[in-house]
Amino acid sequence: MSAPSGAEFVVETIGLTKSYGGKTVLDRLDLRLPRGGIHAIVGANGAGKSTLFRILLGFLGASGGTARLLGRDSRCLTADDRRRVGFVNEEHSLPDWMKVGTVTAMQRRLYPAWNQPVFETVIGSYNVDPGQKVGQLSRGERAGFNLALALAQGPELLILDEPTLGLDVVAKRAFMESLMYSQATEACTIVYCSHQMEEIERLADNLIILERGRLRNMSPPEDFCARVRHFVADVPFKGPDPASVPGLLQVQRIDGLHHYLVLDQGDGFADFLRAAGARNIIDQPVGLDEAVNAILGQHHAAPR
Ligand SMILES: Nc1ncnc2c1ncn2[C@@H]1O[C@H](COP(=O)(O)OP(=O)(O)OP(=O)(O)O)[C@@H](O)[C@H]1O
Repeated sequence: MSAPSGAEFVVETIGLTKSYGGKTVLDRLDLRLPRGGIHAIVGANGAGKSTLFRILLGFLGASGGTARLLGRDSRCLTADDRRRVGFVNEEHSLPDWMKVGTVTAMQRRLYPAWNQPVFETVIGSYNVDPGQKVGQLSRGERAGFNLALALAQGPELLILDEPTLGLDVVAKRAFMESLMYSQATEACTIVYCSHQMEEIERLADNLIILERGRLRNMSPPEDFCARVRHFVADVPFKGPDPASVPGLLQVQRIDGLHHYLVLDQGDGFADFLRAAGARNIIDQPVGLDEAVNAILGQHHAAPR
């Protein structure tokens, strides 16, 4: 049975659920990622991002619902299906005892669509010698080598689970530039999860926010930013009861001024503040980092 090559969605989950004992990690998740572009998945620690990837790749069984990768049920992926998907995780798992050149030659034999110029371009950004053992590479070099291998396989879909974790600024930039290069030259859809908002702001076409295993947002990052607004106002006393504030994500008092981060509120929100006695109301622009932190912080567990 051959895999549906023209599947409209590279990732499709319907009612996907995963529980460990009494803990629900993915909660009836419906997610459809169309072919093409860079899709970034963000969520607090433990939101279920890696679990989702493991189920999609067929490494882990679900408790309920369905998961499809490139149109194929994740439980039935064949070796051919797997060859169409590249996977890079934070550990950059590679055989430490082998030489870089030997691993490369092995992969080249394994993947019929191997693209040597792509491999050379990506690995060219890193100071990696083919005679070196993989175990001798620095964290950044290992990440670059892993990405070069994954991209040279010519995958239709590349899944990256926090690929730049622990890399310094220079290595992160080199990694991201290689990703952008691959996007410009290859028909490859990228799905990656990261906590690095500046990366997402630069790269992602689509922002997926997972919260406690459920989909909280799916839109271009700039559309999500436009949904969150930050009002600063001089409000008498403690201000209105937070429970009465429409769309409230976060309220803070800084230097005597109230800062309100609110979701899906129009200019009527300033009228609400005015009615509560607020003066000098300023509507500040919101960056992606602030917007995502506000939404993830809303239900985040806090110390008792
Ligand atoms: N084998 C397991 N047994 C029990 N609980 C598990 C197991 N694997 C994962 N979990 C739990 O599932 C939840 C989701 O984990 P997951 O690794 O998918 O989160 P994540 O969103 O990738 O987090 P992070 O951003 O910290 O990497 C966590 O609360 C974790 O403790």
